Amino acid sequence: MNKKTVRDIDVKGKRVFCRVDFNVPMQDGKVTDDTRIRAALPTIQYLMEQGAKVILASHLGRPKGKVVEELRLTAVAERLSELLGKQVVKTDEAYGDAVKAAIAQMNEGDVLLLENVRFYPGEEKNDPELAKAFAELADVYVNDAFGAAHRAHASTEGIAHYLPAVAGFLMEKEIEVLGKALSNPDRPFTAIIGGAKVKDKIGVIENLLDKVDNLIIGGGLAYTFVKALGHEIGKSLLEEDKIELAKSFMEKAKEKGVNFYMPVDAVVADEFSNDANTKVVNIDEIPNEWQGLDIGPKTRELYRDVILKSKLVIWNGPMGVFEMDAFAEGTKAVAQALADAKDTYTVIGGGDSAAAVEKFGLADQMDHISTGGGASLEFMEGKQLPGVVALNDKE
Ligand SMILES: Nc1ncnc2c1ncn2[C@@H]1O[C@H](COP(=O)(O)OP(=O)(O)O)[C@@H](O)[C@H]1O
Ligand SMILES: O=C(OP(=O)(O)O)[C@H](O)COP(=O)(O)O
Repeated sequence: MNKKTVRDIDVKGKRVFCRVDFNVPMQDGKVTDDTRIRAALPTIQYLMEQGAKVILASHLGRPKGKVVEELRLTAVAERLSELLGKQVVKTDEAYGDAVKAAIAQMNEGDVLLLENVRFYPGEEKNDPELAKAFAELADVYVNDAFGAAHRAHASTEGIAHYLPAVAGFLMEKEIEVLGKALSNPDRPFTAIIGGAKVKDKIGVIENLLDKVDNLIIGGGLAYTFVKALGHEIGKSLLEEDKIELAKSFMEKAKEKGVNFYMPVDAVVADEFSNDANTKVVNIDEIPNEWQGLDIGPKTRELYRDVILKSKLVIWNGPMGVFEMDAFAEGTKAVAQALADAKDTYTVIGGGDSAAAVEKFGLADQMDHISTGGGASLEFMEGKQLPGVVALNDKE
């Protein structure tokens, strides 16, 4: 990465504004998954050890510029205090005099968490006035919020124009792993793309077709491809206006010598429910009133073989409606194949695929699980992430 990191600057005694992505799932006022908090610990602990005054900022949810009581970061501060073994001070605002007063009380190695930055309308508008108000709190800016790096907001992008700005360790690792995959991959390089909509994955499929040896398609979006091949798909998900695009992807794959893998069979159901009647059919035999909700057993075997023969695999999007046990087998099989592929570097592109490997208890067997769903998708589309672009270049 050609951006400066926390290693390149001296932070001793300095006030460091560190943007993290603590946008974690919550239920009944408690953090239900602290993965993103734990992922930021190396940077936070490093800053503490170096004698910085660590001022953390994050968003939580989408409060749309207003205070939403359930989206305060109080429970996050509590969880962080437990993980650090040190009391984290939490302010009720994210800038202003009261916050400045709290920062003035900090000693070297102390940690403070600001209130949800999205309580202010200027955050998502990337208002320079708000960015300046954040910058006034600190001497240095560190961005470790990979999950929000695709957002050009006041605390992820704007502030970087007013302070020395460097990346944290999580940001560095995410960019290096995903960057290496796209620029200098070990081969065979396989991408697995699933999920619900073709529309959401167009950019990523387009970009990956120039880079991969194998492209595996699964999930709801596969049915638009099946339809493009001329098969009937019953009530399966279909994006009619993307059929031509799906055809063009298959043609482009052929031209480029990319192996394009599609489901050869499917688990179909007579309704969208875990209790539906189900059966396994060949992909060209989906009955009229039925819908494909998972890849079938022959497809699972096929995809497993491709995964085991790969040196690098990137996975984004489930193979079926994995939230329902009746349609989780395909996603589970892919996760298991990735876990079994010991000589393969496995990268999980955040979002639902990350949730799936967690659910199946296979997370610790993956090489890298991205903390960003949308961010890793945009990165894989070849887009520049504003939160990274704004950081200082290495000299
Ligand atoms: N065959 C299918 N039919 C309908 N929905 C599906 C199917 N396969 C997967 N899905 C749904 O796709 C959703 C995930 O899609 P998406 O948001 O595109 O993935 P990601 O978050 O990994 O990018 C999941 O909620 C899953 O239930
Ligand atoms: O959870 C996030 O997105 P993700 O689920 O796509 O990884 C990030 O914190 C960004 O949040 P946002 O999509 O509300 O800007």
